[in-house]
Amino acid sequence: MQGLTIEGVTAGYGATDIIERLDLGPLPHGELTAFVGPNAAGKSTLLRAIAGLVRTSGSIRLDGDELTRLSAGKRARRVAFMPQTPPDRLHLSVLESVIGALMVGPTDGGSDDRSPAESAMAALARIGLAERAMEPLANLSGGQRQLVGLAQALVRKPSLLLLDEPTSALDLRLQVVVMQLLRSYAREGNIVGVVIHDLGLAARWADRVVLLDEGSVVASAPPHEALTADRLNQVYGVACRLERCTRGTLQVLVDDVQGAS
Ligand SMILES: Nc1ncnc2c1ncn2[C@@H]1O[C@H](COP(=O)(O)OP(=O)(O)OP(=O)(O)O)[C@@H](O)[C@H]1O
Repeated sequence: MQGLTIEGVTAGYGATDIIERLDLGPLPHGELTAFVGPNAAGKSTLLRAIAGLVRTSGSIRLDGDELTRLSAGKRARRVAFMPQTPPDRLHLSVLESVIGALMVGPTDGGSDDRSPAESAMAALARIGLAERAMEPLANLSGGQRQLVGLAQALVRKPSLLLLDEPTSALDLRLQVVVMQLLRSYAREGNIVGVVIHDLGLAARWADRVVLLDEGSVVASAPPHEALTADRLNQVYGVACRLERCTRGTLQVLVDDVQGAS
């Protein structure tokens, strides 16, 4: 079967399971999925499990291939994961740090015979930082470093791109630029999954929203189906309204929070 399918996945740290017997998918090629939910819901753990970075059991199939049985190198050809923390080897140049992401092994990025430097420059151009390529990472702002992290994930041209809060340090304009970029990368035939706290951005740009709570999937559906006032009340403990703005985009308006003084 094409796409990403997760069945009976349990994942966690040490002896503690954060996610238990989780089923999800298939998430098809061409779509952008937003993973939302409260702090500590298990969003990052789920993405790390898919990327092979935490203790995981169960089945995670990409286009029918069992990812959990692939070697780390083979998995990295097909799956890229952008962590919450931006690149921190500050002495490297921006270009070097993106080239470094190519060095974990060969990619499945098509019949591209560009050099690593050319591929890295193309990824930097895509996120608008080509002109800063020769500068040390230390010269960049926090948001710009977060964009370099995105270039590191994109440069491998993974068919499954996973990103953990890629817009958390970005200004209003760049948040939209990144969401547009991720959707267009999905439309090129890839599967994109993004953890995001801003439900407005998720509703505006994602094809599907996966709402997680306490390590379980509460909803997995197009945004307007997944995000309902009742569910958000149950999961986040907020009294809220969902309204459509003039362009039809869903907006979440929080009126009150439970447990606040
Ligand atoms: N490296 C780790 N070792 C042990 N426990 C961890 C580790 N990382 C996360 N956890 C625990 O796993 C649970 C889920 O964390 P996770 O980071 O997956 O949640 P999240 O939904 O991404 O949260 P947030 O929105 O706050 O980033 C939390 O209780 C957290 O304490």
